[in-house]
Amino acid sequence: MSKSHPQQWEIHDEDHRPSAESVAALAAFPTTQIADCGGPVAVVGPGITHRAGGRDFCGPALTVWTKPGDILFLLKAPDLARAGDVLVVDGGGRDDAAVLGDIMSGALSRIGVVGIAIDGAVRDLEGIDEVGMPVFARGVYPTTGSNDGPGAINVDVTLGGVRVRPGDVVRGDASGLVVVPREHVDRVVEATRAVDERESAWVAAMEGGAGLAEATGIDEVIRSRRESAGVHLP
Ligand SMILES: O=C([O-])CC(=O)C(=O)O
Ligand SMILES: [Mg+2]
Repeated sequence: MSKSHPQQWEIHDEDHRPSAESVAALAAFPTTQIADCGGPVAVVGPGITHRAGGRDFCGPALTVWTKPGDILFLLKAPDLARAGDVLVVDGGGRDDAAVLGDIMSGALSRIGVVGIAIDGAVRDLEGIDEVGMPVFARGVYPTTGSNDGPGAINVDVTLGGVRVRPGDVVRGDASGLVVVPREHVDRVVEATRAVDERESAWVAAMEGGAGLAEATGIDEVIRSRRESAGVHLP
């Protein structure tokens, strides 16, 4: 969360989005497997949780920084949005002034935005449920703060302690949010496929009658960890 920003008042429209094929390939995996892949993936901090609409989305970030509690640049954001985008709002973590509600969610939904993640507060949850827009936020609060600026669009922002650049891919589901750097999406897809194959093999082994320890080979892991437990220097 950022309370101020070095690029305040700036609005950018360069297209940093990865290909739709890469985004769709990432969308096939849950956040948990992406987070486990061992590749360049950031996991959004636990304070930002699901608030309204569906939970499942994946898309390149349209980023907004706003002075905490201010909605001026949120009202401009739909002009920069494209179908498939995820709106990421750095509202400085302020939780006693909403920066988005059902009207903005409806405007973004009509453009084809697939999800919203806010380091700040949201309101109009019933209306957002009707719109069907997935929204994750740090808080819920019934009144807005100000409509004065400053703000910025498509600059680097912070979401739950994680840096998000325009075009970085945000995946959300019932377990939370992960962010994949725009230049590493294909690499992360490959690494996540390996996680999925490993987990599928465990489940297949258990369906064939093996117990969890046998399916995961955990006895061998315990044996080798026990052997090295007393060794503190190489
Ligand atoms: O938070 C705000 O002021 C915006 C709002 O209510 C809406 O979009 O419906
Ligand atoms: Mg409203």
